[in-house]
Formats: sequence, C-alpha cells, structure tokens
Amino acid sequence: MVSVVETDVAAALDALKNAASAADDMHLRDLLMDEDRCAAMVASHTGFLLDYSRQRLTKDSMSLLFDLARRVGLSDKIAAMFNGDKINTTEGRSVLHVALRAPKTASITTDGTDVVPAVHEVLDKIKGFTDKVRSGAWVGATGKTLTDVVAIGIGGSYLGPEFVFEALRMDPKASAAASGRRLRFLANVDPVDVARAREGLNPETTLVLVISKTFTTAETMLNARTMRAWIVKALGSDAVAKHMVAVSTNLKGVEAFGINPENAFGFWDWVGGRYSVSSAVGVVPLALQYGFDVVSNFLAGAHDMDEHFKTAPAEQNLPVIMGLIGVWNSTFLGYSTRALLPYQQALLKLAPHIQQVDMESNGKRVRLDGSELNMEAGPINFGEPGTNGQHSFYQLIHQGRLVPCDFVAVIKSQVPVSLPGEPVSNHDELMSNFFAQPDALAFGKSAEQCRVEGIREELVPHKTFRGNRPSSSMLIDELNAFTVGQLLALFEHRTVVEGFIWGINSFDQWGVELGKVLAKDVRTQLTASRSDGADVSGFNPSTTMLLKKYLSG
Ligand SMILES: O=P(O)(O)OC[C@H]1O[C@](O)(CO)[C@@H](O)[C@@H]1O
Repeated sequence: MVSVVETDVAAALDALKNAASAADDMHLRDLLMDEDRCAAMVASHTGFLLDYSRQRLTKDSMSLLFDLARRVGLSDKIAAMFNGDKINTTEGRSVLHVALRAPKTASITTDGTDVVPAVHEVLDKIKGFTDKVRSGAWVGATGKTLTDVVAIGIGGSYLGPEFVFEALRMDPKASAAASGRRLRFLANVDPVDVARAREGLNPETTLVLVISKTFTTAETMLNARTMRAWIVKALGSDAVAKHMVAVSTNLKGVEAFGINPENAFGFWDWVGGRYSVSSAVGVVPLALQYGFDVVSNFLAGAHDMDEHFKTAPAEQNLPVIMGLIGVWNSTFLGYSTRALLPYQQALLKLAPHIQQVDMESNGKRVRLDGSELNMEAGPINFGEPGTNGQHSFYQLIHQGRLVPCDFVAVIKSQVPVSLPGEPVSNHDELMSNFFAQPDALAFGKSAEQCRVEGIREELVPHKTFRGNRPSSSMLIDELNAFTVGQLLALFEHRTVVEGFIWGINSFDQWGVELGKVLAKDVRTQLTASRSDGADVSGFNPSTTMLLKKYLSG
C-alpha cells in the first residue's frame, strides 16, 4: 500500500519534473538579469559564501526543492544521523563521523554508550605520541629522530588525509610546524608506488604508519609487509616496534601483524572509511607532520560546519542547498556528471577525495528497502584545479556535453606574490579566471555576437557558445586548518543530503566487493602458474588469453 508520505513525496517529485521541463525555456543569460533572484540565491556561513544564481533554477523551483526536502523528512534524517541511529541499515551501523570532531563537552550515544569520551581518549593518545615523535623523545632503533613518515593506506584510509596534507602544505602556520619533516603516502599496490614513497628515505629516520580500518585490505597489507621487510633488512626485526605503528578498528589484526597494539590508534565501526579523515586515520599522519594544534583547528572547523548543518534552517544551510542542487541537476535535469574546480592549487586533492566520498556513497541503484530507485542518483564526479583544467577539459564543458560545475576559490592566498610592473598580483590573475569561467558558461556567445565581431561566416558555428551551462561559485575567506575542516565537512554533508533525498544508503559500498573476490581467483592462478607451471583455467576466453600473455612475458 502506498503511504501518505509516499504520495506526498510523489507530488513533490511531479512538481519538480514540471519545473525541470519549464527550465528548458529559460536561459541563464536572462535569469542572471534578475537582481532579486541573484540576491536570493546566495547563502553564507562563517568564512564561506555560496552563489548559486548560475544554477538553472528559478526561485520557485528552489522552493519546490525545499518542499521535497520537507516531505522526505530531511531534517529528521539529519537528526537521526547526529543522534547515532543505525541509519547504515545494510551493515547495522550508526554513522557518526560528526562525533570525531565533537568537543569534549558533547555527548553522542550509540548502543547506549556515549562515544565522545572514547574519541577524546584516542585524540589524547595521538597527541602524546605525535608530540613525542616530533620532539625527538620517541626515537628509532639507532637513536635517531624519526623525521619522515610513510602513511600506508588506500581509499578512505588515504584520500582524505592526502587532501588535508596538501591543503595545508603552504599554510604559514602548518608549514612552519612541518619544518624538517616529510610525509609520504603509499596507496597503490604497485612496487613503483613503494619505490616512489621511500625514494630518498633512510629507514633509520622513517616511521611507517599502517592505516586500515579492517587491517585486511590486500593492497595495504602487502605494502605494509613490503615496508616491514625494508625496515627489518636495514635495522633488524626488533626495529619494527620503534618504526611501525598502526591505525585500525581491528586491533587483533594489528597485533597479528607484529605491531604492538600499544602503538595502535583505534576508531570504530560507526566511522565509514570515506568519512574517516577526522578519525585517527587522518589525525595521526597530519599531527605527525603539522603538530597536534594545527589538527585540532582542522577538527574544530569540521565541527563548526557540522553544527551549521545540524542547526541552520534549510534555506540558509550550505550542505542542504548544495545537496538539493545536486539532486536537481542529477535527477531532474538529467546531468550525469559534475565537476569540482578549485581555483586554488592547495586544493589539488579535493576532487579526488570527493570523488570517493560521493561516488562510493551515492553510486547506488536501489533504495534503502531494496527496491529499484527508478531515478538518476549519484553523478560522476571529477575535477582539477583551475586554471590547469582550463587547458585540459574545459573545451568539452564549454561547447561539448553539459557538466554542472562547482567553482571554489579562496579570497586571500596562502602565499601572496605581487611582482613590480605586473598589472595584478599573481593571485588576482588566478582569480580573474575564477570569475570569468562561470559567466562564459552561463552567458555563452551567440552567433550574432560573432558576426558583430566580424568573424567569418564559416567559422561562426565553431565560435558560438550556447551558454546556459550551470555552475555554483564558492568563495572561502582564507585557507587554513579551520576552513579546510569546514570545507571537508561541507562536502561530506552534501553527499549525505543527496543520499537522504534519494532514500538510498550512502554509507555502505557493496559494489567494490566483487572485484576484490575475482582478484583472489587471479592471485591463486598466478601463484599456481608461477610455482608449478599450472595451466590457466576457469576463466573466460578473453581473461585466459590476457593471463597467458602476461605469464609469458
Ligand atoms: O581502511 P581499509 O579497511 O583498508 O579500507 C580501505 C578502503 O576500501 C574500501 O572498503 C573499498 O574501496 C573503502 O571503503 C575503504 O576506505
């Protein structure tokens, strides 16, 4: 039987479908002339301003989206997440990454236990350990200070920490705190990645950090064994205790590997891998590099955005607005892709991280109850810092397929440069592009304009831009540990909002399992063929041919 709520939601969806058909008759060129509309489509929160007037939305269609949010019970769903309800139903887990950055005074309960004291216990342990390593109180097997860290981990145990690491590299405070220290990441199970990660490093001064929620991920464990062999070869097996530590929810696995659980930093099953950067997964490597104070600011920033998300009314709530725009573009306008374009080199790893956050979360085709979703949900995400992207894939964005864009920029550069004789500072030069691109996409250039410019008739079609290509523009006051935390939480919550509206489970990832199972079969075959010359068998003709070619090489 169809419930009242479902009928209510269906009515809201129908109204939005009609609004989307009407959007075909509107051009951003005209919508952007409406001052009231432009003023209404701006939202802000401490240090952040979002202008979404270049979305193909009217004020009415935006109201319909807020109405849909009400009808699906978005605010209750957000509250359920913050309350520790087991909203990850396929795994029977709470979703509490927000607890990782909650202050000591907060109380967040799951299974009848307040998790905040445990979070702060781990944070205190991390502070103690990282302070010791940084000060030289914790030394390696030969008595030398451990100045270099190789953080082994993949997916959610890698992408978020690397995003934050890169975002803060040129921040004056973080960079001063990192003086004399190096942090490398080792993710790919490729001996080339191992060689790159340890290039120029000395085992005597290197700390290896194994980061894995499960401590079973094949790539991470082989890389961990490879790095352990490197330490043991140089310094002997006793050195492992001084040179290897771990981050995991599986402390038994850590011990079985040979790392003392005393030197392990735990987290919990209510932290999803891709939402784990504010757990020990990110805090340990980042505090080793930048010091615990900087990382505390990062956590405070994430918490600040959590509070905004939890309390601000939908109409002023940045993650809610961004999530609703995502739903509009994906489900109602049918755009299958979106681009994340930071005009800020420090954010070069934002798009790769958000790719995982979003695509592993919302790359789903069934609803929570297992029924077919029957609408387009999670889009393909990609991105690259501007202006590099302009000289790469923007041609397609301007004249090829339609890709909604999220432009992100920072008002104050971390490292301002102004050269005598140059008309603008280097940062202003970068920002000129940030302001120009959204307008080029929105307004385009008509054939008439081309003709007025005297463009030869046969070239007019090639030089015409239809425009009407949607984007949002975000300005961040400055990029520091606090605002990086805010930015991370903002994008995490956008994904969560979209998943809540679609009624899917944004917190499981069954889709990555099948490939892992098949890789096991191939591993078994390679072992048998290499050791006993066993024939390749049990695979389809194509895979058999490829495996034979590989084995003969
Ligand atoms: O931290 P682990 O357990 O090594 O897992 C790494 C990653 O693998 C996945 O399970 C699948 O890619 C991710 O969700 C996770 O972040």
